[in-house]
Order: sequence, then C-alpha cells, then structure tokens
Amino acid sequence: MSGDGGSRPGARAAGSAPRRGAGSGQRSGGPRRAQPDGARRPQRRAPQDPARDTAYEVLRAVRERDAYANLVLPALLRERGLEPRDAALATELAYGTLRGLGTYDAVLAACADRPLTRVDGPVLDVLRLGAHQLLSTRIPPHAAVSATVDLVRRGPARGAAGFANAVLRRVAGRDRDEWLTELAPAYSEDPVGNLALTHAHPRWVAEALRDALDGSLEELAAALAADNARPAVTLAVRPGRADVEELLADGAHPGSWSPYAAVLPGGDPGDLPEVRAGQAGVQDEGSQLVALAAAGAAIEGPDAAWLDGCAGPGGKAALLAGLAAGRGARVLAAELAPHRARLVAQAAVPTGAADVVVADSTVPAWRPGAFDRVVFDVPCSGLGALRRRPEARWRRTPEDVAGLGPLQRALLRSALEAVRPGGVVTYATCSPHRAETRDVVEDVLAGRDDVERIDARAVLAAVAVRPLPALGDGPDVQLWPHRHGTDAMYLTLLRRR
Ligand SMILES: C[S@@+](CC[C@H](N)C(=O)[O-])C[C@H]1O[C@@H](n2cnc3c(N)ncnc32)[C@H](O)[C@@H]1O
Repeated sequence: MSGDGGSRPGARAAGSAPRRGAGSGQRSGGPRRAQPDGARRPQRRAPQDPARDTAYEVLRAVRERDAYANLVLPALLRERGLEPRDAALATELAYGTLRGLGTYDAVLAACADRPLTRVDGPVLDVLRLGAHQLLSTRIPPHAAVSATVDLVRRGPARGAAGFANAVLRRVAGRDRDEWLTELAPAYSEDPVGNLALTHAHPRWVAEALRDALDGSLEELAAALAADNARPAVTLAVRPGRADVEELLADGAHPGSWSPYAAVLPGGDPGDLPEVRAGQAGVQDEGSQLVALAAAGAAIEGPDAAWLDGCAGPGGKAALLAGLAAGRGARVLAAELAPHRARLVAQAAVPTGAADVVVADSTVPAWRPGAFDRVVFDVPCSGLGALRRRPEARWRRTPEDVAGLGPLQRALLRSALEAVRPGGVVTYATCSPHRAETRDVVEDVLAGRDDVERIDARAVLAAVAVRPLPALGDGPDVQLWPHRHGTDAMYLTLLRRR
C-alpha cells in the first residue's frame, strides 16, 4: 500500500460492517500528520501508468463533456500509442467502470464520510475506477488501491490522495457479493431493485426491460447480465461489393443469422481493407436482420422505389442499397442531420443504387404513396444497445423516452403516407421499451383500417440463415442480446391496403 503522507485508516476485516465514512471531512483529503521530527514525509513520485491514466481521461470526458466513451477511448489509444496490453487494460477499466457506475457509487457512498455529490468530480472518477478494480477485476486489492491513489497524486486533485486511499481501503474490506448483500434490497421483497443493483442498471431501465419481457424475472436477470458482456465486433458485407467469404478467409467467423455477417475474432475493424474500401461496415446482426426483413417482406406489384427515412449514419441504408442494386431498385436515404447524411452518402452511394437527401421525414419532400418499401429506424433511447455504449444506461432518463414519443409517432404516420397501397413499411427501434415500440405502433394504427400487420417472424425465418428461436407471439419481433446475441432491436412490418 502506498503511503499518502496522511492518516491511514485501519483496514476492515472482510465481511464486517462498513465503518462511518472515510476521510477527513475536508473536500480534498485529510490533514497531514506531522512526522516525529516535525518534518513532512517527502512526497513519493507517483509512477506513470498509461492504462489507468487513459481510463481516467475517458471517465473524465464522459462526466465533464457528456462524451461518448466508445469515441473518446479509441482516439486516446491512437494518440498515446499504448502497448496492446495497456490498451486492453485501459479499455476494460474505462468501459467496466462506466457500466457499473451506479453500483460502484452505492458502495462508495457507504464508504465515504460525505455525500458523493460533495466529492470533487475528478476524485469521484478515480474512486469509481478504483471500485471497479476492487470489485470486478482480478487485480490484487493492494495493487488496485495503490495504483489508483497514485492516479490522484498525478492528477489535478493531489491533496485528495489521503481521502481516496481511505475510501478505497474500505471498499477493499469486502468483495462484490458481500457489498451487494449489504446494499441491494432483498430479492424476495424487491426482485427488480435487487437485480438492478446487482447487474448495475438504473431501476427504471430494469423495470422497462421486465415489462418488455412480459414480467419474467428470470429473463430479466439474463437480459441485464447480457448488457454487461462486451459484444464481438460484427461486420455486414455490402451485397454486390464484396463476399462474406473474403472476410471468413481472413479469420472472421460467419454470423449466427445474417448471410452478410462476419464476426471478427478481435482487432480494429478499421484496419481491414474491406472496411477501408467501404465494402463492409460494422453492424450488429440485429440491425442487419431489420434491413433484410424490410427488403424481404412480400409486396404486391412493382418493387423499384425504396425509402430509408431515418438513414444516418447509414448502416441499414448501405445494406438496403446493396440489396436494391441486385434487384434493379433504388433507395432514397433521408436524414435530418447534415453531418449524418454525409456518413450515409459515404456508406450507401458507392452501391450505385442510393441517393441521399437532408430532409425532415415528418414533413415529406416526396409525394404520398411514392415508395414500394419504406424503412423508418426511428430515433430512440438506445436501451437495446447498452452493451455497446457503457455510459448510456446512466445518462438516459425516463423523460428521454417520453420526449421521443411524439416524434416516433409522427415518423411512423409519415412512413405510412410514403408507401403505396400494397407496399410495406418497416418500423424499427434499437430499444425494447414498450413506449417506443408496441405503444407507438398501436397508437398510430388505432382507428385505421388501411394497414395490415405482417408476421415479422415468418419474414425473418425466410431471410435468416437459420431459424431464430423465441420470437414471441408476433406479429412484431423483439430481438434480445440474451436470446439472440444481437442488440435488442424491435421491428414491425405493416402493409398498406
Ligand atoms: C436510429 S438512427 C438510424 C440509424 C440508421 N438507420 C442506421 O442503420 O445507420 C435515427 C436517425 O434518424 C435521424 N432523424 C431524427 N429525426 C429525423 C427526422 N425528423 N427526419 C429524418 N431523420 C431524422 C437521426 O438524426 C438519426 O440519424
């Protein structure tokens, strides 16, 4: 254990009750104890630690600037040129800490002598990083505490090293299970509260997932656990521009469901020539299935004009355009945000079968009934992709979900206007929250007799390489990480009469 030049709190035996919070009550750590000769102990120079320094920078950027960890981290790793081992540790520490934030905060709150709202942000970042190492990794506790306190010494809150040391030593007094037993509500009394804390999800998210899983607590536990596992990187090969076999020959594995999927064993997808050439792009198999179902649903009459009304950044538009090119059809990809429309153009235009417009799809720039197929993958809370965005679960709020409802309804109404009779609309979200999925569809269809619901399960059975299990009662489909290994994409297929 590294000394901090201040008072050392006594270590607590594992399993004993947490003591009153650690620290001096001062915001930046405890007063220094004088050495016997009255001189101060010289400050030990904290060693450099590229992995923890980088993870800390990510946590700080997420907290201070609302940055996205999955954008900040790769940029920092490139800029700092971390060795692969350090890069892997930085990634685990940053993503793991962000995922477990709520649970770590509950433990830290039990160990500190002040509310966490009164702890300086940078110190709180370090404490969270330390709690993650102590409770969820195999890093030996003494090394986790010492290296994390060194981080405080090197950082902008040097004076808080004693406070951080005290708090982390209290965290280290118990293992994760012991802390959860103490802090989580009893499963028998409050199962959702217990599962939410145990699997590090906000309670409202756990409740929404339970609701979407028809109340099953067993499945809820599996769904929450699946959100905490990092997904493999999956590519979608763009039809007509490359063959999936080329990627398989380079060591990728075939996907579970999509004929266009290649699962990478590791490494940076940006290093692959197929990705650099735009012949393949990173895309979860759930998203690939949505695009394949949209293109595969039976329609009556011509099949030449397709609309992707919420196209940015273009993953589905690129797959759709590749499929359209093979059938002599064309895709109009509409996107509200100009910078996202540019990404759509990069991904989809090279297929030769896509045009991109910057447009508000609730105020159509096209005539009613102009399209044979319409896909609206609407803006949503993203609760179905929590595996990929470690901080998202703590950033989203129930108000976000409520706030998106009117736009989602307006977009679905507009999609139904854009398709001709006999054509098919695909409404999709990367959220399983009922308020964004079934409730929207039911509200928009209420009182309309010009729309027929198509069994999306049968369409998926026709487009997937093997039957997907557990697709529910239909006619819509909710995919799940714990059932299908995909993001929790929702899709419903609607035919205009
Ligand atoms: C979930 S994302 C779509 C993802 C995309 N389908 C893909 O696979 O890459 C939703 C997109 O809709 C866009 N959007 C939001 N409101 C819109 C509107 N009124 N009209 C058109 N696009 C909109 C957002 O900017 C965002 O890029």
